[in-house]
Amino acid sequence: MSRFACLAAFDAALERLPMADAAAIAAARARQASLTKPARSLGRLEDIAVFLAGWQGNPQPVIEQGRAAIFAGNHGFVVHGVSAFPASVTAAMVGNFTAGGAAINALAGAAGLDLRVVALDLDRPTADFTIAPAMDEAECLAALSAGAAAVEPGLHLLVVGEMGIGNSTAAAALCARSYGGTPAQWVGPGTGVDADGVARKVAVVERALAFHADAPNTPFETLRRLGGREIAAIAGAVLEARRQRIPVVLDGFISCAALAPLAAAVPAITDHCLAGHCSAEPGHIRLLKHLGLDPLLSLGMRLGEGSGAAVAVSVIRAALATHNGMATFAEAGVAGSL
Ligand SMILES: Cc1cc2ncn([C@H]3O[C@H](COP(=O)(O)O)[C@@H](O)[C@H]3O)c2cc1C
Ligand SMILES: O=C(O)c1cccnc1
Repeated sequence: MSRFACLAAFDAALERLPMADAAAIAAARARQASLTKPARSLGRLEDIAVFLAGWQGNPQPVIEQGRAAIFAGNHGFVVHGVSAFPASVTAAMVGNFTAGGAAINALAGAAGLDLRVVALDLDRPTADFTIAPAMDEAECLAALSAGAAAVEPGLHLLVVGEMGIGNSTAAAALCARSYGGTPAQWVGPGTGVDADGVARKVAVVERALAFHADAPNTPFETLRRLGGREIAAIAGAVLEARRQRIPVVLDGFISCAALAPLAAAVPAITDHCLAGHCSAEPGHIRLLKHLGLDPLLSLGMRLGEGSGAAVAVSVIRAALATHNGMATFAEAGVAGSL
């Protein structure tokens, strides 16, 4: 059974967002206060441990089953020359993921995550969103459901990522429609287009926004008109993770943009999410502010594939190592604060 068999299922998932476990949060906070260190001396590491405790419903959270789910899709508007690479690279990179040769293979391995790669109809790009909705309702629901299907019960942590040549342009369109601002404020170089390429991207986003201007301004309509299959799949995975109270680590500009239409209507959708990093793609920092997320890392990365989020998992593991592994003042016989 597909998780999002109809539009009502999507709307219901977004309306009924489970909350973190308050008792686990309180117990994790109490544990932090009892550990052999000055209060708050581990800074955000403490907050990360408490955050995971709340969403896992476990005062001593773990990451034994951690997954990076990477979704791939192709986009009809790439005919307008918006990427430095041809659309064929999307499928070729999926082959590379399967063969183990991509950055995310190395980084998921380093982070102790299993890697789930979901290719979504790569030989059937979405419609060109400057002249039509990218997806019809059924296509968008299928992509949302494919995302949800990658979130199996029992996961302790989910990293989401994407591969889809052209999708930094779709991400800019989603952000502009969701949060306003000019297309130029959301568009950046993506894979590395030059100034003319950026200007072409801005023009494509302007045309897309104008074409869809009169459409209903709902999360689903924005996602299906301006998104893509891999982007909708990320939204579906994040919604399903929320239903199961699995904490999520978001990656860069594109994976965060998948949430923009949802978060513009329901800001609490990001409550179970950490921003793994701040991408060098210029729209990302602006988007993170709208989403209310403070990125864990800022390493100048601008790859996608879930790569920045996977690096951030090492920081999250450090947070749990201290939270679960340190002695308390009582256990160590160390005097507490005066
Ligand atoms: C070899 C290669 C590997 C990648 N892995 C992620 N992306 C990233 O680049 C694309 C977005 O940039 P644009 O909108 O400029 O096409 C996405 O596929 C994204 O995940 C890649 C891009 C390339 C070329
Ligand atoms: O921030 C990202 O996720 C990103 C930036 C450029 C290209 N691909 C992905």
